[in-house]
Order: sequence, then structure tokens, then C-alpha cells
Amino acid sequence: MRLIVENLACRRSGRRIFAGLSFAVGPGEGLMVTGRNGAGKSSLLTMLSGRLKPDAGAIRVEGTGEATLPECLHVVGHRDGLKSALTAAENLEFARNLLGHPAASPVQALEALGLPHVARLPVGYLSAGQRRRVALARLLVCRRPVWLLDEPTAALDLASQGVLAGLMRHHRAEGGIVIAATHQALGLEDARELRIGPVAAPAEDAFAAEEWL
Ligand SMILES: Nc1ncnc2c1ncn2[C@@H]1O[C@H](COP(=O)(O)OP(=O)(O)OP(=O)(O)O)[C@@H](O)[C@H]1O
Repeated sequence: MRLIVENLACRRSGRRIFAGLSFAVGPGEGLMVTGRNGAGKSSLLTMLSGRLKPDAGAIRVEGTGEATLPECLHVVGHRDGLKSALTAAENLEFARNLLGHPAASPVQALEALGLPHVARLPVGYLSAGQRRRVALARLLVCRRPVWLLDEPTAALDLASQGVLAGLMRHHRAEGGIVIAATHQALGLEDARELRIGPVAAPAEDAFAAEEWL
């Protein structure tokens, strides 16, 4: 599949955050979305996930058949979307049933994130980093080609950051797409960078935002 963004603009609370954003990502590619605090990285990911309407421009996909872009996405955002009263395994089972295209079992996914011992614990008992790893384990229980990750290393120790880098590498090697908003390298160093912000980008850089208020 291919994800294409053309001349995208974002307005929040009446203020133009960015405009003129264009890029395309295809199978196996990674895109690191960078920029200062408030530049609009999370807003861009929210737009890609279909939860925020663009102020202008278009987001489209090719090669997905009948499936819409939201149906092709996994999103791991600032809010982990986990139910505190459910166990880690129950949360993952719920996501697996809801999202379709099941892949790894909840236990396998937790093992991949180094957390097999929390499978039967309510998520409310977990540390911040453990919760984040359960949220990331959701990526593995269903097969979806595009991973949208917003600061995915938040609360992760170095070892878990390495695990995440491996998961992203593997996903891309299988033809998946990773788009991550981040202030860190993430292990996506070979990915293209989309810098949102007032820093002037080279003229040939199709990713540059053109207008700032
Ligand atoms: N729900 C919202 N309603 C109104 N304005 C919002 C909302 N969320 C974010 N904004 C505004 O949109 C702008 C961009 O915010 P966004 O969270 O996209 O930036 P970011 O680049 O992800 O920042 P950070 O690096 O701090 O996470 C900010 O000025 C913010 O105040």
C-alpha cells in the first residue's frame, strides 16, 4: 500500500499550526516526524488516523482495496487506550477481537515485549513503562500495515527501546510502514525525516511546511 499526503494544513483552536505538508510513504518505509513542542506532530498523526479533519489538503491511500486508511492502521499514542481493570492479556484479547486480522496471541505478544509475567495482572497495577509495553504489544496481536506511533519510547528504558527498534525493523522488513512522531532517534535512523516547523528545509525537500503563523 501507499499513503499519500498532499498539501495538508492543520488548524487547532482557530490557529494555523502547519500548512503545505506533502509526503508519500510506501511498503517498508519509515518516517520520523520531528519538530519542536507544539509544532503539530501529534496533530498530524491524529489527522492520519482520521480523528481530526484537515484544514486543507488530502490524505489518501493506494493499494488497500476496499479498506480505508483507519482500517489499515495501528495507533499507539500518548494515551495508551488500555482498560486498567482488565488484565494485560484481556486488553490484548479485546484489541485482537476488535481490530481483526489476528496475528500473535496475547501471551506471544507480551513475550515479545519481555512481559510474559504480567499477562494475568490488571493493567492498573503496572508501571508506566510496563503499560507502554502492553500498548506496544497491541501492534503484534493484529496485522495492520501502517503503524502510527506518537512518542513510542516515552517511559521505556534502554532495553525496551531496543526491543521496539527491533519490532519496527521487522515490521518494515515485512513491507509495513512506520510513521513515528519523536524527539529521539528511536532506531529509525535509516528512515526519512519529516520536520514540521519554522526551520527552513532545503528547497528540494518535499516535506517542508510552507506557512507558519
Ligand atoms: N485537542 C486540542 N484542541 C485544541 N488545540 C490543540 C489540541 N491538541 C493540541 N492542540 C494545539 O495544537 C498545537 C500542536 O499540538 P501537537 O500536540 O500536535 O504538537 P506536538 O508537535 O505533538 O508537540 P509535543 O512535541 O509537545 O508533543 C499546539 O499549539 C496545541 O496547543
